Amino acid sequence: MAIDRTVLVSPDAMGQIDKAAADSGIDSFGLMRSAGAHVAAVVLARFPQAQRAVVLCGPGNNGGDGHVAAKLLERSGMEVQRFGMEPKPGGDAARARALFPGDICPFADWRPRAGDVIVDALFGAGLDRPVSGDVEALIERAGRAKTPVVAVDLPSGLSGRTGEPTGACFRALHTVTFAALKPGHLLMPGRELCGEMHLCDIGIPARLIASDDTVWRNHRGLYAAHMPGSAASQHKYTRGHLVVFSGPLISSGAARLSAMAGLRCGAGLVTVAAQPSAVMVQATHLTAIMQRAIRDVAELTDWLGDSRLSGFVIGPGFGDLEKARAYTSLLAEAGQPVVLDADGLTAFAGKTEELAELFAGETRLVLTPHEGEFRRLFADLADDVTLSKIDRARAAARAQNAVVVYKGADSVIAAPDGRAAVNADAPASLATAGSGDVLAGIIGGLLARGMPVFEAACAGVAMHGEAARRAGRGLTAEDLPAHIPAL
Ligand SMILES: NC(=O)C1=CN([C@@H]2O[C@H](COP(=O)(O)OP(=O)(O)OC[C@H]3O[C@@H](n4cnc5c(N)ncnc54)[C@H](OP(=O)(O)O)[C@@H]3O)[C@@H](O)[C@H]2O)[C@@H](O)CC1
Ligand SMILES: Nc1ncnc2c1ncn2[C@@H]1O[C@H](COP(=O)(O)OP(=O)(O)O)[C@@H](O)[C@H]1O
Ligand SMILES: [K+]
Repeated sequence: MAIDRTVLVSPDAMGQIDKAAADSGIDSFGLMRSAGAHVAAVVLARFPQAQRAVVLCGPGNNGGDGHVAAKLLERSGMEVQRFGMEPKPGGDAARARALFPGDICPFADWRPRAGDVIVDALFGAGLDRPVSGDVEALIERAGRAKTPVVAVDLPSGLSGRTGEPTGACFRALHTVTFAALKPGHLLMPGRELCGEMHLCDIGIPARLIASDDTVWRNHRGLYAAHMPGSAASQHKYTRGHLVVFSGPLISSGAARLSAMAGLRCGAGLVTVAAQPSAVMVQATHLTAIMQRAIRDVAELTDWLGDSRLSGFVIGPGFGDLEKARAYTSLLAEAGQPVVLDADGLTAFAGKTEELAELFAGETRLVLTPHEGEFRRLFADLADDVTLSKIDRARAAARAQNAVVVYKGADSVIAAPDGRAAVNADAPASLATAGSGDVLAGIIGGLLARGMPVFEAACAGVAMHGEAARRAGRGLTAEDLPAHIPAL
């Protein structure tokens, strides 16, 4: 069976999986041999011109993989030199070392040469503190000499759990990992420090690669079965009615971006609910999108009596924070899904408990904070350096009874029940003003069509990235809605 490229397994859970594999009779030394062979194969395939393999061996099983790779590289005719330390006695690493006797030199002895390639087998899953001074000096030397690095499992110094370096850290061109990706391979800055990823099957059965704590890479399997279809019998009202709230004249464009995106996602109707000052400017811009002037809470209350309104986006360019809070409480009472973005999020800074109370019960709120907005709402979580971005998103989702889309190059989508996905393939061209408004509209459109909340958020983030890929380089947020893929 093919290896599952969509699960992310924490280093701790991977340790338990290793143990379960051993308990089921699988030879752990065989796994190490296979791991080392994959590493050697990547070195040979990707650096055919290399003159010397500089294999850095640590004290644990990561080092053991290095000894296996070193032996195979030497057998292939390459010059090999090992630096580092002797393995801890008695384990698989010591056995691998014994099969390839010879010197292991101190780190300080490495003199970079043209044609060197480093195999970094110092620390992998077992890294639990900053690397020592001699390793830090070696990392610096390798960086200065621009020596290419192939990392075993993880670049040494990188936490596989958080994607954050614990101190100095290698920057690899290739990272060879085994059985399953770890969160640190996708979370930033880990994703960049890993370079090209090679996920290799070393013979751990697929049924063992799961844990209570499974996190996913965002992928179709998470949401495809819940995508709204298009049956011939549908009419526009059965395809949902999305409402996007517009701010004042000066910032009315943000709502249009969300509304266009919602319409492209197939919402049957989209209405911009505009403050009176923005009505004229919206009217000159909107065609397929409808408009309704909403002056205040009384007018909104009146309109919300229409049970066909099936989803709401509030926040992009909205401006008035007090009004945003008042409107959001009415939307909460209406019982339909709500996307809270931008000013809608800022409106609840210091008032997250109030927000959680509004949306108690069945989950129907999506929060889409970028880094700054997340910190504004959840300063304690943002400041806790022991937490990964996944941990933070999950904790916020639980506290707010909301699906949280914690945006960035490594957007994390988390649900109150603990489900979480990391989206790691959105193009960096999305870092442009207004692209977040488009995302809010996409998710709003999918919710208005009746998609469940976590699935809509995962699909929305994926479609946003796909739209950016299709729009190509130099995109502006205005380009994105036209490139949203058909459902
Ligand atoms: N997944 C799989 O199925 C398979 C996995 N395999 C491989 O096993 C690797 C995990 O091996 P591992 O558990 O022995 O940990 P590893 O990373 O070698 O660390 C070893 C020890 O180093 C120490 N130490 C930690 N941080 C330190 C620091 N900053 N500075 C100095 N020392 C530090 C610490 O020991 P301590 O000093 O605390 O006693 C720690 O216990 C995994 O990444 C993969 O390559 C394969 O063999 C095939 C099957
Ligand atoms: N480097 C990047 N790579 C991929 N996606 C990114 C990157 N930077 C930002 N994004 C995405 O672009 C969007 C930006 O949203 P946001 O910060 O709210 O922008 P704005 O407020 O201008 O609309 C988010 O969906 C975010 O995940
Ligand atoms: K390593």
